[in-house]
Amino acid sequence: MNTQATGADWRFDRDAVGTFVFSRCSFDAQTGIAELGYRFDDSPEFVEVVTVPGAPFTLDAEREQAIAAALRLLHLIAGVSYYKAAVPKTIVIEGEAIDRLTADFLTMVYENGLGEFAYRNGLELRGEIQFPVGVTSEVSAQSLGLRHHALVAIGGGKDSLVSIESLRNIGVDQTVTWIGGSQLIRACAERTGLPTLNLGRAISPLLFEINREGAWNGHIPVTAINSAIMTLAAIVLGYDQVVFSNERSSSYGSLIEGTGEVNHQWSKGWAFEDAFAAYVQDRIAADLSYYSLLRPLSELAVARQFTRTDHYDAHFSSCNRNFHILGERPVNRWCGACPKCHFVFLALAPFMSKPRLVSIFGRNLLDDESQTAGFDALLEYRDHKPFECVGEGKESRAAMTALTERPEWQHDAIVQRFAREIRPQLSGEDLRVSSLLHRSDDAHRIPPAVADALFAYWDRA
Ligand SMILES: CC(=O)N[C@H]1[C@@H](OP(=O)(O)OP(=O)(O)OC[C@H]2O[C@@H](n3ccc(=O)[nH]c3=O)[C@H](O)[C@@H]2O)O[C@H](CO)[C@@H](O)[C@@H]1O[C@H](C)C(=O)N[C@@H](C)C(=O)N[C@@H](CCC(=O)O)C(=O)O
Ligand SMILES: Nc1ncnc2c1ncn2[C@@H]1O[C@H](COP(=O)(O)OP(=O)(O)OP(=O)(O)O)[C@@H](O)[C@H]1O
Repeated sequence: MNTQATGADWRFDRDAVGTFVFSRCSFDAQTGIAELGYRFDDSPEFVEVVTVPGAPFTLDAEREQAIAAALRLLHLIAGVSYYKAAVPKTIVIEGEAIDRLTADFLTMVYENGLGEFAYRNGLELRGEIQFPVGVTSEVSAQSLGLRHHALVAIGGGKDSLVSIESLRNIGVDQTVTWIGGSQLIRACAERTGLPTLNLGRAISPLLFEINREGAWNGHIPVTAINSAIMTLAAIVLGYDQVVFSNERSSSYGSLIEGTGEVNHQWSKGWAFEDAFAAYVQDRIAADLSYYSLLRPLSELAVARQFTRTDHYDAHFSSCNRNFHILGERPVNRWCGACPKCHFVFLALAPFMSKPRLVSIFGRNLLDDESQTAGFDALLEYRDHKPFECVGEGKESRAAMTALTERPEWQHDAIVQRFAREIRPQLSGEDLRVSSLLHRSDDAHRIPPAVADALFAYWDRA
């Protein structure tokens, strides 16, 4: 960036940027519009806009204070999209200063959430991201008397639909909520027949401009941003639960030789959930619970649960190519060639009839030799687990092993090749799907009353 120039003269040069500035944030209760402002040095302001429908909102003083805290958290987390464009050495927070606890939490989110971004760009960010601390400590949050009601995030794929159906079955009041303009997610949300809420999010168009001008680019912890948006909305609307559908498997990343673990899904993992939920209860609203309903389950257990109803077969998709802000989307919801398509096909196959699965995807991915490399990566065979939201290698190996024993699948090209070439090398491993379907009851934040009913429901189902 040419730091001498502003306004129309301004040009982005990522190597010349010295400072990333959190310039301002605001929420207007009359319109439901939140604005989040950022700058590099003296650049024009990058403004992200988040909208909570249903305005005007009438708020008492305690709720206003909680909204200010939730808004600031959102401002600080959503800054990751802009910060990454230049990863400058200095971070400045204009306006209200933050304390050590907040700074440490943000450093954790940025370092880990940008782990894949740093690895792919050959950058070293660990130890480099310093949020300025300006006050010794901040006030603890109070209980706001929030109403028992869950804002449940829906992403258009199988996971959130499993949560929504589980909550419906145990009688938890819920609003099915999504962020952004995806028509696919809208169709799934409407298909639930439950109350829905669509939160607006518009990234600053300037970000797309500087991307074209050579900004650093790559993956960001989008679930952290979505979590902060949902938290703001829950406080505005007066609800006591924000529910995500992040499974146990998402806490495990890709093991890269010479680098270690890099987790594409870091902000879906337990470390983020636990820290974010604790921060929200400590600093925003003591009676707001943020949790993932599926944390005790593996991807395979979620897939099995999904197959219990065919109500969403013609509507859902887990293929992330549907969710680009810019660019093309698959014609029939499943591109059939990406890691998510490969994994979801494989994970559902042990639990679903073959005709049903093939009709969902419109083709049989396991009988297509051109997809061999994609499945190899899932199996962690001659490659690492893809940077995508897919299950652990052991889950893919167990699912594939199960298919080698099923007459309807065992003759398909990819399954045959697994049986011939890969399975003999796995003789020491427990390859039973049943070993991966257990529920882990220790690391989760599901409120006790919900957990009791939920586990009883899952045990019955
Ligand atoms: C849909 C998708 O997978 N997008 C990823 C892709 O972005 P791409 O450039 O191809 O297109 P757009 O999504 O349209 O984004 C345009 C640019 O906007 C920037 N950006 C976007 C969203 C945002 O929140 N912040 C941003 O800065 C970015 O510069 C884009 O270039 O590749 C990008 C680079 O690797 C990814 O960052 C895009 O991922 C989206 C943020 C996204 O929403 N992805 C989810 C489908 C996703 O990956 N979910 C993960 C959850 C992981 C987590 O820890 O949260 C998952 O399912 O595993
Ligand atoms: N646009 C969105 N708005 C709100 N929440 C979202 C959005 N996209 C994803 N999520 C949530 O983020 C979490 C992770 O998304 P993910 O894509 O793994 O889930 P999914 O779409 O429900 O299922 P699948 O893994 O099959 O794609 C889920 O809780 C999902 O509901």
